[in-house]
Amino acid sequence: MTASSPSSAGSAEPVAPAAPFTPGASGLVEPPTRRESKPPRATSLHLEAGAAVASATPAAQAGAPHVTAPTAYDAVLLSGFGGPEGQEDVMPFLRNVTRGRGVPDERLEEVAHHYRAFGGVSPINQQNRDLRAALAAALAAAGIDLPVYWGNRNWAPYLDDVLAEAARDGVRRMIAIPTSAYSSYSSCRQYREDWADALESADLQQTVQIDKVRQFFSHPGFIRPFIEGVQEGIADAERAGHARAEIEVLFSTHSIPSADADLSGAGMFDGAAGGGYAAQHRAVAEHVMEEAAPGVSWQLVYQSRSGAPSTPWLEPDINDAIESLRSRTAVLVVPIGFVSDHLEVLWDLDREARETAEGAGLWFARAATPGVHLAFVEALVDLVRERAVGRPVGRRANVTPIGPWFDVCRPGCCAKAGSDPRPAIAGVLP
Ligand SMILES: CC1=C(CCC(=O)O)c2cc3nc(cc4[nH]c(cc5[nH]c(cc1n2)c(C)c5CCC(=O)O)c(CCC(=O)O)c4C)C(CCC(=O)O)=C3C
Ligand SMILES: [Fe+2]
Repeated sequence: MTASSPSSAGSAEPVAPAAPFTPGASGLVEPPTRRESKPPRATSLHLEAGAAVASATPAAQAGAPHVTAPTAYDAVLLSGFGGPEGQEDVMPFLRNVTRGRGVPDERLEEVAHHYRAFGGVSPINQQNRDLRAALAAALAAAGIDLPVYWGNRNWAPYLDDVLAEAARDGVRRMIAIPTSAYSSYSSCRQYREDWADALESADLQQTVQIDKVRQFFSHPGFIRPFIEGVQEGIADAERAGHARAEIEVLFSTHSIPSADADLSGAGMFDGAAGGGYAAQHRAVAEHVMEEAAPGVSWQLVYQSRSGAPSTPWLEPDINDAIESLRSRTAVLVVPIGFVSDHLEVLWDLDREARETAEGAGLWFARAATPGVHLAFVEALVDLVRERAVGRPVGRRANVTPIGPWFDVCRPGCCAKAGSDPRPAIAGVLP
């Protein structure tokens, strides 16, 4: 198994070999100037024994993630979480999300109530329709002639239906973009499994190849909107009379089971609390603070915990963190774990965390997620282009010491603790 054959991974393996890429076709040529990648710090990563590295650049020797060969894609597959679009959708949606994972009924009821309070409509589908339109326009503007299909993991339009439609349109090689930036079972591998499932249920395993873009937490265009959000939030707090020393910035992301977190990042962060998932978030938060508000106090916190109370999940919970703040008068919440202002942002942050802050007598603001910010949309274009042209690691956009992430997930990366691995696209099997 080599780094340049992503299609050799997983039992959902597509058989069609990638045709040699013709530079200039579909407008997929490198733009004239490229932002240089910050070289990964050699100490922050090590590769598993035997892991394949495609390139012999110094960055690769230092343990940088490997890259795949140029591939002539014929479509982009934008994939979201999915959400209900009416009261009658709420319970069927929640059952889809938790299928086979024993989430207690009381938890489903609790979450159903959040959706019902918004008329049973999650904003997430409209946000992804908007993102799809923005991405299609940005690809066209960049001279990249690829259609964008949109399919969800947990609600219509479902992935298998969308793949069937793409196949009818003649699509054979897709590059998938998850609406999820970091490494963990829920934010990476579960998408890869669901793409493999969808290929199987649409009976397209032998016809359509799906690769995925690297997890994009370290891409400057994903991080830019958060930098702007912190700059604006701090300025607002100061205008409201809070000194910098009185402001706490809370970077919030989805909590996950600690056992899953330990398996995120393919063993490259062994021993670090929260594994690769937490390390990637910390690296993003550090970069945001360096750029936007050096010296201001900050923490990484977690939201939206579910599961049995006896199972350890990543902590601290955002509400506990707010309640234990001392000598602060203002909190700025930055949802770095999410790409759009979906329900977990509107409910868990704008309602619950705000209420907790106000109860503690603190000024509160919440920064925006990337949404359809131009820098983010252009980052997605860049992620597609780097795969089409086969850009080497050292020239991939990245602003964290971790470096650009893998095109193909490392052996065992982002496994679900306590479960046998399911077939998944874009990974090397252990
Ligand atoms: C890491 C992560 C992300 C970020 C990456 C990504 O974006 O993918 C994320 C996003 C989202 N999670 C969402 C909704 C839900 N997540 C749930 C359940 C869970 N999430 C988990 C993790 C994550 N979740 C986990 C470990 C569980 C429990 C086990 C399980 O069941 O897998 C449940 C079930 C009820 C409950 O247990 O809370 C719901 C309804 C929505 C849609 C919001 C909307 O509708 O606007 C979005 C974007
Ligand atoms: Fe979730």
